Amino acid sequence: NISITNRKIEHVEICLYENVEFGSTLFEDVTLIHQSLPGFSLADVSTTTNFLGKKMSAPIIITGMTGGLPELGKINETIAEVIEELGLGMGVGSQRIAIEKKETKETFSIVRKKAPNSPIIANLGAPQFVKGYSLEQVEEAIQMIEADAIAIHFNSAQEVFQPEGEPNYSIEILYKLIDISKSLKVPIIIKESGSGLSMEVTKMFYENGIKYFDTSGTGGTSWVSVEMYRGLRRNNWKAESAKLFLDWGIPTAASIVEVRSIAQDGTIIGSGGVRNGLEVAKAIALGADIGGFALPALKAAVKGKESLMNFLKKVIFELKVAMFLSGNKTIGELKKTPIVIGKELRNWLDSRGINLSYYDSVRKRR
Ligand SMILES: CC(C)CCOP(=O)(O)OP(=O)(O)O
Ligand SMILES: [Mg+2]
Repeated sequence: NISITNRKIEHVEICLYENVEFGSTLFEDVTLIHQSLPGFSLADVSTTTNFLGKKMSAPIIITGMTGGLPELGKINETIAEVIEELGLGMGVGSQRIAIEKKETKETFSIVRKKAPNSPIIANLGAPQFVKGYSLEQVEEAIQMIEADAIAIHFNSAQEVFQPEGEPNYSIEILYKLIDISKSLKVPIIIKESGSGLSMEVTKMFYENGIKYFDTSGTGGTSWVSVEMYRGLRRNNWKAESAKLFLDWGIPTAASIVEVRSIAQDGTIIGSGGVRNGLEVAKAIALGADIGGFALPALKAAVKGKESLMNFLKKVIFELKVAMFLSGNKTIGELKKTPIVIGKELRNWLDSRGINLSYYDSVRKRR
């Protein structure tokens, strides 16, 4: 049998050294409108945002990726130092390993030590909630890093192809999470892992008081591909079938609209293939509150603090440029700015019965 420790290391290795990006975000079908006379200067653009009760310098977080071994804890430490310095936020990878192997806790708790003031998100997987996890484990994960929220990751496509995977996603998960959410002081964030959140799933949680979502749509890391590589290394027969599902899921831009059309007063992290500040601007204009990065931040973080700092400064600059050129001085204005939706994304929304002019009123009411 394959240890959880092995899986943690292989995940990072494969994400760094294999091609794990498949599918499209459909951000190419979202266009902001150029305004030649914005009425202010680039220097006047303000990207400040509030998130989880804390002020951030920009609506950007590094979403949960890793932890559980010393070298993975070092990645978390680097991310924490940089986001604290820049005034951003972050999540940690699944803390299941620290629940099962208490000696690995410090690879997660280092994050709050290095980022005392930043919004930080804990992380556990949905499959564990049909395997005995309850309020106790959720509180343990939150306390480990004094988290401001906990992301429960939904990764059904990945668990199917994971050699040691647990593709058990009974409705019990919904009832348990709703029940747990009523006892928590911090919010639960429903988070996908590369296949995107749909209207149907959003509705299940939003109508029961869970109002935070992290789309993690297609166009970024395909966790089916990550597990395919692990399966190929083991001559696992499922790996062949994984090839059919590499780009399975809801494109990130479509998922942002799907979630916002339901969670009209919710908080949405637009993630899944977000690679630059222009895409952060598009995600926010489209309906998200925050842009979430994972893979590019991992690749920068392993090169050291300076590399990650430079990446994020570039992203913030690009966000400011997109805001300046579209005449949006603040994030609040950006949320209401006019956009043009291209044909593939328009077709997706038409097929899903989302009326564009209705959606525009929803988007602008934020
Ligand atoms: C959430 C996913 C993108 C990465 C972690 O998947 P995983 O099945 O290894 O996570 P667990 O350690 O929680 O089982
Ligand atoms: Mg799992």
